[in-house]
Amino acid sequence: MSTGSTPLLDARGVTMRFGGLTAVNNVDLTVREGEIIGLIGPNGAGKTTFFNCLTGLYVPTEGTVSYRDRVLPPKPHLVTQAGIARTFQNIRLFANMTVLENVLVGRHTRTKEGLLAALIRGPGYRRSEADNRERAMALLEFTGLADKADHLARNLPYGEQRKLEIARALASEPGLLLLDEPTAGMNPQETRAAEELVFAIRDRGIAILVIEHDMRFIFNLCDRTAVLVQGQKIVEGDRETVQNDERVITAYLGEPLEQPTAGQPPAGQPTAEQPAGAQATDAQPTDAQSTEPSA
Ligand SMILES: Nc1ncnc2c1ncn2[C@@H]1O[C@H](COP(=O)(O)OP(=O)(O)OP(=O)(O)O)[C@@H](O)[C@H]1O
Repeated sequence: MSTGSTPLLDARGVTMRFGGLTAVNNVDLTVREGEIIGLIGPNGAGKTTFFNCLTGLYVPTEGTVSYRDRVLPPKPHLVTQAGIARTFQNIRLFANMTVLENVLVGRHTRTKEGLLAALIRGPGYRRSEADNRERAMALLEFTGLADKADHLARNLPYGEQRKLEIARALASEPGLLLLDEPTAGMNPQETRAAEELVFAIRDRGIAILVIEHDMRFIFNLCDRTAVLVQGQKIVEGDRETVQNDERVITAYLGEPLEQPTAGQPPAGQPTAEQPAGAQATDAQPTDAQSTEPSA
């Protein structure tokens, strides 16, 4: 699919300081319609902090984030409403709700009916509820989870919990989806399936910005990849540009960027046996909550 030239996301000079620590330093990044963009860097490079700045969880110390030419207010629900959805490095699902209910929660930014309508349950409300269920079921079909619609989220295997997070993010009808380590803890087969899913999402006209440690995943998928090191973007470009850049090689201490076994996280990353955030939690999942560091 050809990539468009219209900028969707435009981050300019984004800087985030925590006391004396500059976690993100003057980062520019543009994502255009139809693009899949990778964001890589060693542990602690500032990738998740940058995502948190883009999605309003953090108010950047400096810089602006625009979506479709409008500067976004740093409020998560307004960012979601504008058209940016995200998943988290550590899975955040409603563990004791069903798979379908989790996706329905993701639709709330696109639902107009308020509390009163819900209490009265008039025909308008019932129509809207039926429409929401239909859309949620369509997303479960799309992500391959339809036959688990009535299962509790907590009972899904790990790879399917990650898919459910994506389905829930898609429920807000985003134009841009941010994925934070979507394959962490997945086995190679699940990782390949995740690649297919990302392509399928892009084919629906949704641009993607993805943080990932699995370089094969990144280079298979991404039109461009930006590399963060100690909060700074040191290079951005296609596979060849990134792989041949001396600064990137140095940042990774000479480790090959291509990993020997597809889907295997590098040392220090969660494994399939001990995935980080493998359990769905009762934590509020998306924009209403947490400003906690996710590293
Ligand atoms: N809320 C916070 N308060 C203080 N320091 C923070 C906070 N959030 C992140 N940091 C620090 O900012 C730096 C960047 O962390 P961040 O989690 O963004 O890195 P990352 O590239 O996503 O790492 P990883 O690949 O390990 O997830 C780290 O030094 C981290 O300790």
